[in-house]
Amino acid sequence: MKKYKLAIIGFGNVGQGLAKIIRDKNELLSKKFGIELSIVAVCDLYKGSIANSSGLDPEILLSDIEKYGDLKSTSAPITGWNAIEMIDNSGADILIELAFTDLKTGEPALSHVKRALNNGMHVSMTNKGPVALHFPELHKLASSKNVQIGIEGTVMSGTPSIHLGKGMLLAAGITKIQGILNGTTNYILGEMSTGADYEVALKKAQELGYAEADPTGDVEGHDTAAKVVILGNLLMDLSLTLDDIDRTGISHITNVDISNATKSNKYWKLIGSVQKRDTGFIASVKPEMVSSDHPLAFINGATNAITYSTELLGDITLIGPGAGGMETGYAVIEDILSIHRSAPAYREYRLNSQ
Ligand SMILES: NC(=O)c1ccc[n+]([C@@H]2O[C@H](COP(=O)([O-])OP(=O)(O)OC[C@H]3O[C@@H](n4cnc5c(N)ncnc54)[C@H](O)[C@@H]3O)[C@@H](O)[C@H]2O)c1
Ligand SMILES: N[C@@H](CCO)C(=O)O
Repeated sequence: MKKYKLAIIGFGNVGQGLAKIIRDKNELLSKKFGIELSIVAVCDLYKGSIANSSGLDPEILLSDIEKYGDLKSTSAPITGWNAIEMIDNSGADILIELAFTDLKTGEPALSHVKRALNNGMHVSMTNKGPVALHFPELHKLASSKNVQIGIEGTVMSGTPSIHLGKGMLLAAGITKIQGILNGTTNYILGEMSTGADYEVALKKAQELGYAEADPTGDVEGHDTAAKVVILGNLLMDLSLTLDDIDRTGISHITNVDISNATKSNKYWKLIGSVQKRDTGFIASVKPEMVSSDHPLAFINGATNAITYSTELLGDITLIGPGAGGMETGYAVIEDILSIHRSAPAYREYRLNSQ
C-alpha cells in the first residue's frame, strides 16, 4: 500500500469536495489502486490553517466547516502555518493548490507551486492562473526535480479532457478544439432561457459552487479564454497567451435576445475554440446562437462539452461536468492516480496483484 500525504491550499468548494471523496472512497482507492490518501495539512486564508503529520480526519474537517464555517476551532497539533510554511514543513508528498484563480499574475498560487516543486513535491492544481500563464516554466521545473504536475481540474472539472487529450489523442494530431468550457455561463444561459433574470441565475451559479470568487472571470469569458490557452498550448503545441484570444462574454445578452433565439429554435452558448491554420492559429471565445440540430444545443446546466478535431480520427466529443466542488475534487484524484501510475511502486503492485 502506498500512502500519499496531501497538503491542501484553499478549502472552499473544491477542497471540501476532495475531502468528501477521500472520506467516502479511500477504501475503494486502496482496493483498486493500492493507495491511501491522507490529508496532513490544510491552509485556507479565511478558514484557518491546521496540520497533523498523522493525518486529519476528513469527516471532522467537513463537519467543522458545516458547523462553524471554518477550521479555527478544529483540534490539531499544529495551527497557523501560512501556505509557504505548510509547504516547507508538513512533510506532504503532494501539494493540492485550490486557492483563487488570478489570471493576471497567477499569484499567489504560482509561488506556492514553485515552492512545492523546488521542495521535490508533486503538485495537483485546479487553479488555472499558473497553468494559463506559466506552464512551460513549471513543467521544466517539475521535470528537473523528477516530480509531476497534475492539472486535470483546470478544464472541465473532473471530466478527463486533459488526460484524454494528452494521453490518447496527441498522436492523432489535434487540429482544432472547440466547446462549451465554462459551467457558470452555460448554467446562466440555460436559466435565462426558462425566464430567470441574469442576476438571479448568476447568484444561483455562485451558490452551487460553479462560479469563480470574482464571477467577472466567468461572465466576461476570461475563464473560457484561460482554458483555450491551456488546451492550445498543451495539446496543440501552440504558445498562446490570453491576449491572443478574441474574447466576448455573455453579460450583454438579454432575456429578449434569449427569447428571440428560442422562437427560432436556437440556443445561445458561450463557445471557446482554437484552430491551427497554415499561418498560425485562430482562437476565440464568443457567444453563438446554435440551432437545435447542433451537437452543443442540448448541453445544459454546468455540463460542458469539448470536440477535438484530429487528423487521424476525425472529431471526438467528450461531454461531462464542467464545474462543481465534488466534480472538480475528482480531478485531483485523477491527477493523484496519474502520479501514482508513473511511480515504480505501482508497476510492482500491478505485477503482484495479477
Ligand atoms: N468550483 C469549481 O467548479 C472549479 C472548477 C475548476 C477549477 N476551479 C478552480 O479551483 C480553485 C478553487 O475553486 P473553489 O470553487 O474551491 O473556490 P472557493 O472560492 O470556494 O475556495 C477557494 C478557497 O481558497 C482560499 N484561499 C484563497 N487564497 C488563498 C491563499 N492565498 N492561501 C490559502 N487559501 C486561500 C479561500 O479562502 C477559499 O476558501 C479556483 O482556482 C477555481 O478557479 C474551480
Ligand atoms: N468557474 C468555472 C469553474 C470551472 O473551471 C466554471 O464555471 O466553469
